[in-house]
Amino acid sequence: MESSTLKQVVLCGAGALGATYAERFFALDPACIAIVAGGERRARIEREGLTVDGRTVHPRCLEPGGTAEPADLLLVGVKQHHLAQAIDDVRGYVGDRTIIVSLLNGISSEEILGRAFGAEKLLNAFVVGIDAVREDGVVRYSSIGRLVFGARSGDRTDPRVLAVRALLERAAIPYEIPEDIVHAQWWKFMLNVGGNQVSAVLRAPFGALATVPEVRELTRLAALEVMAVAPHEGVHLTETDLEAVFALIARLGPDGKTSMLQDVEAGRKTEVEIFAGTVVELGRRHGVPTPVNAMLGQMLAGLEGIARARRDIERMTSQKG
Ligand SMILES: NC(=O)C1=CN([C@@H]2O[C@H](COP(=O)(O)OP(=O)(O)OC[C@H]3O[C@@H](n4cnc5c(N)ncnc54)[C@H](OP(=O)(O)O)[C@@H]3O)[C@@H](O)[C@H]2O)C=CC1
Ligand SMILES: CC(C)(CO)C(=O)C(=O)O
Repeated sequence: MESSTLKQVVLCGAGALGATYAERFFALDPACIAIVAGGERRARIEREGLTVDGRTVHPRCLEPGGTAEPADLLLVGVKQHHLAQAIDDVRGYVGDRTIIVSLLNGISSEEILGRAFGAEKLLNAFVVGIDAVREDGVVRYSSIGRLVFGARSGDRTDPRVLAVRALLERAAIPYEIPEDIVHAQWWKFMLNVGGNQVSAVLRAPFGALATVPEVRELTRLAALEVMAVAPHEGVHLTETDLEAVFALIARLGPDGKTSMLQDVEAGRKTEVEIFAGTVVELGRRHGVPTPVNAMLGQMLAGLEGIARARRDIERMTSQKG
């Protein structure tokens, strides 16, 4: 079957990752990208546009829950705890031929989106090697990394894979189509379970994750629990995969921070449920001990609780004053 030309990209979640890609699609053709956003979020995007590495673009916005010509490609770039809402918001932009690509970390978003829209619409994907930081709505990165994607079946000649590849080429978005996308996603999961969680708890930038022996060891111990549960889910991660995790971290800017560390520093909710939460749940299901992730999970939940308590106190103080 011939691959088709994808013309209309709809993005839900124009944050650090989403805005980075939206800017590239806009540079390809302003008409090819639209952002699903409502209320204050839409007003902000329409007023200020999206600024990525000093370039500001003003993509068209689409109303959440609206309907229009279905997207050729739907990109989902929200955090995990906003996924359910995003699914409701984009439903009217998904048609029979829409291809869906999730940029979310973790190993569950494709299944959730597949349940909502049909598994046949999904390509599995993740982003790696990007060190994007979003502050006051402005995104900066020193490395754009690459979008790793593929068909779950492993067929690299799947027409959907070829169509997305052609679009990414045109938009100058670096990509990789691995032999086994599921194995690759688990490798990324191991990177996030170790790197993101330990960085967030210890406030460690990439340089510290790569070089401080105690930080590396804690990262390794958390990642080894992913390696231990993986075979029970049909995935085989090796020591070589773990070495590749540290090799990737060492290539990122030493002062750069994982998305989870940025969330903790900003007092935002983290994605701990899809990292420690998933590892602990899989460990329980398969009888594999996961004490490191149980502890990291508690610590991250504690950090979220502290941030919530601080916001409550600030709110009460400002009401009194
Ligand atoms: N940042 C990074 O370097 C990397 C991130 N990832 C993963 O990518 C995913 C996205 O992360 P990241 O880009 O950092 O997250 P951000 O928090 O920067 O961006 C998420 C965006 O989604 C928007 N959003 C939330 N709900 C909706 C909705 N219903 N409709 C429209 N927009 C919505 C938010 O808007 P608002 O700001 O208004 O709330 C925000 O702009 C996560 O799973 C993360 O783990 C993966 C690799 C690297
Ligand atoms: C570790 C990193 C930066 C890899 O690109 C990532 O996935 C994240 O910060 O969430």
